[in-house]
Amino acid sequence: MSRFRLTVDDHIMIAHSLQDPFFGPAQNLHGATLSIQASFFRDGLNEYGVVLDIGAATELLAATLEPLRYKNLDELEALAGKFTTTEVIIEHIAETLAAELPADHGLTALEVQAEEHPRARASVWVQL
Ligand SMILES: Nc1nc2c(c(=O)[nH]1)N=C([C@H](O)[C@H](O)COP(=O)(O)OP(=O)(O)OP(=O)(O)O)CN2
Repeated sequence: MSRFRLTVDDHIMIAHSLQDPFFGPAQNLHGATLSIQASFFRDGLNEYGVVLDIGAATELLAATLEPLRYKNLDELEALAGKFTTTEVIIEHIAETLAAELPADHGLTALEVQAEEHPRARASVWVQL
């Protein structure tokens, strides 16, 4: 059986500080624009010949990112007590996406990738 991936993109502008000497100058409050890709995986296609409707995937990602847009993540309850690294942010996004998928999604996994700058990106894989 063919294995398919559908990817949709979005981005968020956030502020945060990483308050530990481990992070050097990033202990100070700073801004970041994260380019986000969400990929959805399926073994075979559904009855409409798609992994997931592109519009539905785009809206799902946008809705998941909405609470993060233009926010100081230091003040966000959902991430309280965590270092809001790119890895922690994408884990939060991936878990939220997984929780918001329709019950009959038929997907096998999803992956969220974030590019923090042109030379650094991180991704997380969630088996569904
Ligand atoms: N694995 C990760 N490492 C770091 C993250 C991250 O999200 N994941 N984030 C940061 C900072 O938020 C910022 O993006 C970069 O800060 P900077 O001090 O420039 O970090 P560098 O490691 O690139 O440079 P050094 O100054 O040499 O530490 C930091 N790390």
